[in-house]
Amino acid sequence: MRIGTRGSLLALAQAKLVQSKLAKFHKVETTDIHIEVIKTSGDIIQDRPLSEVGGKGLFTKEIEVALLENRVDIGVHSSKDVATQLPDGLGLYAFLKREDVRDAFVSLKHKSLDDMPEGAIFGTSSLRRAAQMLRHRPDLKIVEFRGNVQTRMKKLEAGVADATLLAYAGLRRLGQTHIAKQMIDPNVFMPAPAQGAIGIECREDDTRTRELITVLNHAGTAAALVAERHFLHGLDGSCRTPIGAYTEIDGNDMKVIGQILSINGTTAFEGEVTGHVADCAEIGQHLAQILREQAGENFFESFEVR
Ligand SMILES: NCc1[nH]cc(CCC(=O)O)c1CC(=O)O
Repeated sequence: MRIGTRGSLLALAQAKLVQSKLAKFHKVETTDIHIEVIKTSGDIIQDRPLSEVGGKGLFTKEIEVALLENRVDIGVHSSKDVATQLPDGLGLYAFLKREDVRDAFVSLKHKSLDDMPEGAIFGTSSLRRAAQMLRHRPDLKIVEFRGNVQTRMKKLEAGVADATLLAYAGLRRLGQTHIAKQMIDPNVFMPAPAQGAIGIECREDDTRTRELITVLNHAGTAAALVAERHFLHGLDGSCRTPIGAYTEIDGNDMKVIGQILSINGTTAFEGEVTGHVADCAEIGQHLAQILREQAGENFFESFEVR
């Protein structure tokens, strides 16, 4: 089997995790499962803010092309980077058990979000994190902060910003949780839809591979991811809308909460839908519809790139 992945440390850690789990379950050598590093547009375009580059699947497209051209058999992704609409012939057929979904506050100077002095500089390339932060702390100054975890840490050291938010899941997989100063409440700062879960994509007609990866699928995570991806799909036309979601699962019951914000954080709409995990897709769609009605179409039009 050939795994397609990006070459970042985080992506490689995720691919290796999948490689070792597959080897263990199917009792083969890890060396029988090959890791193919694929450069994506997101890796190549480094000099522009992500929100400006736009486009869906910036970190996944080239891996999907490799899947369709039969150069790899599975693509291992951070699910939150995967577009809601997949190319024909591909599907996400397994989700590993989700990590902690929360964002972590990372700073060399301050212990917590509320510890930052007035006018402090907050670095992020995420429209969601910027909007949430401004909603909570309108006094902060936001600066663009791209790059992988190591790059962002260097930027903090260089004083480009006083603090940033990073997905705890990513820190965990990189063995860097010690840099997290504070865990952020997911009910207030809702994580990105699909944050914290590794997703495995493969060809729809490749039944053998689909069977081989099924053993890695975690049912609760899959239900949460389906709900959150339907929620996102129901809202986002442009990738420029700050959107957060947070799912709690208790047995067969699930609760999904969602949030959309204006870029500057002054306006926010929130909603919640509960139901049976078997209805995860409908729950996500319903939540999107609730927020669409609350916010009104003008709200969404304001994010369109002109
Ligand atoms: N595009 C960045 C990205 N994509 C997935 C993760 C973290 C891992 C995850 O959510 O599974 C990150 C880094 C971050 O947001 O801090």
